[in-house]
Amino acid sequence: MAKLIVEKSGPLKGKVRINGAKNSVLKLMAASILAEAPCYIESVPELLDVEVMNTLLESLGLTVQYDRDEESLVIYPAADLKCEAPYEIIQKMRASFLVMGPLLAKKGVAKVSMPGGCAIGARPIDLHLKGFQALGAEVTLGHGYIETKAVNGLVGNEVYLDFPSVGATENIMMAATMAKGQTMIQNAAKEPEIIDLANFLNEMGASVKGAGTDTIRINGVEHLNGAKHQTIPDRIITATYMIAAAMTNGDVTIENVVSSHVKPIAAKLREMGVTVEDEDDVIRVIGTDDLKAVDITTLPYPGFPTDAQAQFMALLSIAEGTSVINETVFENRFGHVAEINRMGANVKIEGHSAVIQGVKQLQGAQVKATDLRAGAALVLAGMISEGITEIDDIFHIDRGYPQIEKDLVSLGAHIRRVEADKG
Ligand SMILES: CC(=O)N[C@H]1[C@@H](OP(=O)(O)OP(=O)(O)OC[C@H]2O[C@@H](n3ccc(=O)[nH]c3=O)[C@H](O)[C@@H]2O)O[C@H](CO)[C@@H](O)[C@@H]1O
Ligand SMILES: C=C(OP(=O)(O)O)C(=O)O
Repeated sequence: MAKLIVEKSGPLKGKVRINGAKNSVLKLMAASILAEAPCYIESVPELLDVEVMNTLLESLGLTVQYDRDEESLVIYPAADLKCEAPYEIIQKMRASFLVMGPLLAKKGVAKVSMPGGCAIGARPIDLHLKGFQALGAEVTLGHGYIETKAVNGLVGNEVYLDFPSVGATENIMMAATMAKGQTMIQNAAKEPEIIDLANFLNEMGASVKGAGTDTIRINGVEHLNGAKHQTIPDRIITATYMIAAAMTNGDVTIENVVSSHVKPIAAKLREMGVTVEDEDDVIRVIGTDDLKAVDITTLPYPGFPTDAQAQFMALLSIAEGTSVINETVFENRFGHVAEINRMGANVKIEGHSAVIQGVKQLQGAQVKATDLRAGAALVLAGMISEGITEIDDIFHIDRGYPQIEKDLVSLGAHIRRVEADKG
């Protein structure tokens, strides 16, 4: 098993370019199931999760060609689309449950393994299922699988989400593209990835209106064509590198971003005393040696993203004063606290909040990535720690960062990847 070895690094300096968003591309890939002709997806990062989705689509009968150099995918429709997604693949990645909506729309029946809980929470799928039922699907659960059936096809309806779930909004939106009549999703999630998916569906011939607001209207169409689409830049990697620049008192220009997608990060960094200069697709972050404590509450978009909470905690661990982070999106997303405390941070968990008392200096230690963003937070913490930080279980990081060490090393960080037994 590989590890990352991180040594204290000076201020990060230079330019870095952001790749396509994992949380968008996985849904674009799932949506390709709906198409009757090939789909071309550009800006596809080389990630473990993309590999898992490739395997899943191929297991359903689609053909996937991935050009790593061009970072592009061509997905050909299945001659004989299968409607069962097995446990072996679904358990590797929660986003694979997003094939349920497209399969149900296309085949009128789908059987998908129930995704389990994970390190950040139980993550139920009740809202997805309520949406499918509202569209007329029968839902049955048995032997760890969920089966949905709409023998006479789905019929548009109003769907109110109790919580603006990203995955439920996407799954229901995809299911509704070929339902009879209009579907209205109320209290829909407003994340940029929802807009990206809606744009892709519309390029395929769907009629999706209102994505990015809390009411999405989908008018069902007979069939969907292929399309060509460029994935939006990854706002969480953008956020991670903004925090890295601030943490090392650096001066980093981040290219190929959508600066409006990272407004809460920019706002909180400014509140801490960091300079953030943003244009449409470029952000420059200039650090300070006088970081002030701030409070944060994670919320659905456009609130502060839960996916940047761990990384921001690493930054707050060296700010002057006491900060509080309220995690309201996931009930158990503080796996990184024990690890960062091993590095000398002073963080206490009180229910759904973490209280961070800033310290002057972190120290390198042997730590574990407990999930994807927890792993990224440890990389950032390692860069400002005295001595050496060894991070295990970095497969979590590889799920979502195609080249974290390459990017950070290009900015001056001291990070290397080693096989565990080679030290
Ligand atoms: C692949 C992907 O895009 N992952 C993102 C997506 O996850 P994901 O789509 O799983 O996140 P959701 O927005 O659905 O989940 C948010 C909250 O709603 C709850 N919930 C969700 C669905 C449901 O049927 N019932 C229910 O109770 C979840 O347990 C969680 O507490 O959005 C999250 C919130 O921005 C991000 O952290 C993830 O990185
Ligand atoms: C939680 C995340 O991803 P997933 O929903 O795939 O677990 C994430 O990207 O931070």
